[in-house]
Amino acid sequence: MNLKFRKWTEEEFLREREEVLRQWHTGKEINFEESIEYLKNLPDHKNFAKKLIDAKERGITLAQPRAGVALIDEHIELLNFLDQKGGADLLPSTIDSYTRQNKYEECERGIKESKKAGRSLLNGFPGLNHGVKGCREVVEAVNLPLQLRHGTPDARLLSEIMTAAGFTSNEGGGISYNIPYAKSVSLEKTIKDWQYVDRLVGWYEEQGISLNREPFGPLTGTLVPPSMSNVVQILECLMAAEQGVRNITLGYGQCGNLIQDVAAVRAMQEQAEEYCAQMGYDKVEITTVFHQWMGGFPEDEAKAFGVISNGASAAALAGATKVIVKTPHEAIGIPTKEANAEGIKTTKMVLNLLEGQKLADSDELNAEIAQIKLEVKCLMDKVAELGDGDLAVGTVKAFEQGVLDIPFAPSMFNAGKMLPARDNTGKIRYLEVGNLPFSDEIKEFNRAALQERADFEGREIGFQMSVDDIFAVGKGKLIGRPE
Ligand SMILES: CC[C@H]1O[C@@H](n2cnc3c(N)ncnc32)[C@H](O)[C@@H]1O
Repeated sequence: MNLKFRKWTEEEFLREREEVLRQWHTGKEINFEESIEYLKNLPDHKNFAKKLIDAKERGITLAQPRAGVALIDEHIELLNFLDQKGGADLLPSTIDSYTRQNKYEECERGIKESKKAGRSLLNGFPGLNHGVKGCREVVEAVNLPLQLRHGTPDARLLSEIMTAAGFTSNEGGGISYNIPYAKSVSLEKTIKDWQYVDRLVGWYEEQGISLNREPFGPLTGTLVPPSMSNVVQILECLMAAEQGVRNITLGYGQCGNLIQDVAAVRAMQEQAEEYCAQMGYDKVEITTVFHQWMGGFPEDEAKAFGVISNGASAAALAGATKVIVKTPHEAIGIPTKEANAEGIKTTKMVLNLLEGQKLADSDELNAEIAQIKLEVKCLMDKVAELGDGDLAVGTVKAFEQGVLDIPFAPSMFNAGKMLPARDNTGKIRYLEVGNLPFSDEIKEFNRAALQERADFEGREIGFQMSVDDIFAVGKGKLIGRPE
């Protein structure tokens, strides 16, 4: 394995860059002196990193939608609608699925057909094909900071182009954009490709430009135990910090029990800061992002607004810096701009009503924070051991051995032996630990919690609990009680 955790030298980075910029013709548009000048002159109110730090200092939660359509003018119209009619604080450009698989020919065709059809025939914004020039039109035409959001294992050229155009934040990571998003892409290659993306941010930071990076928190968005998603966030945080990233937003996908969700966000922020301090990354600013419910949504729009409001309140009470907003069209597909704006308005209403309020400390909250941190430490220690201190090598080996294991992930490099289910309060617990290196104490804690549910429901602990939990929210419940 030629993967190493350490920071790439500028020479290594610039050598790989020559190959990356040749992957598609729009790579030729990149002019580093021009992009450095442009990014340096971007007004503060359009810099994602700065707006997040300001929100953290003010103790408020910002609202950000997902959004992306094929053509530039329509995309600009959509984003400005979400700003002006929805009240978004931060703007995305959700990238289409062809780009995420590096299928740029198909993007080209999708753009042409969208022009002919007069509507978007892609499920997102094909920023790489639009190039620096096209993406720059978006940056110039909107009045909020912009972030590219996608699911791309190899995002090297996409990140180069959209960062040069003025997108000051980029979502993704070597684990979080492989295991939940790809079936047979080598984890080692994706981690390396995301070291490149992080080193690009480090390179811009060295030119005095502050850019934000955001590992993808929810992963498969299906019953992911908080300690498993937190350990992935912390590993990607440390991999980014090693490459010179200074402004990092760690993510968490809402699981549904309020105490556990708040505990997960608090534990993630605190433990990531502890690991950064231990490893000497003292210039890294950490913020958090809470993703509203990522599982199945009710089709009924009134019920969908209930789910959206519940997610907004959990984000506020957790003290997350940012919340990613869902829409009442979630169960159907790509939302109209009106539905997208309604999701933001609902969210902002709840955030405003809860401004200044945080979930109070309690024995239950502190116990959950401690439990999550204990499980994360157990996993981190094993990753470090497997890599002989190299966390990148350790991560690859940990997935090979099922030491890290994401539930319901498509990747063939994920063991898929661990099985989660909700306990009787709806908190997600480990039903099967598979090859996770948990202590007997941790295993017993999780088993006992699930036994309480089994006793309450009059059934054995088992796989049916997981299945029932997966469909529960779509049916209007959190816990999948036996019917
Ligand atoms: C990570 C998955 C989430 O991204 C959402 N999503 C994917 N593409 C778009 C899109 N083009 N516009 C708005 N939302 C989108 C999808 O509805 C789901 O909630």
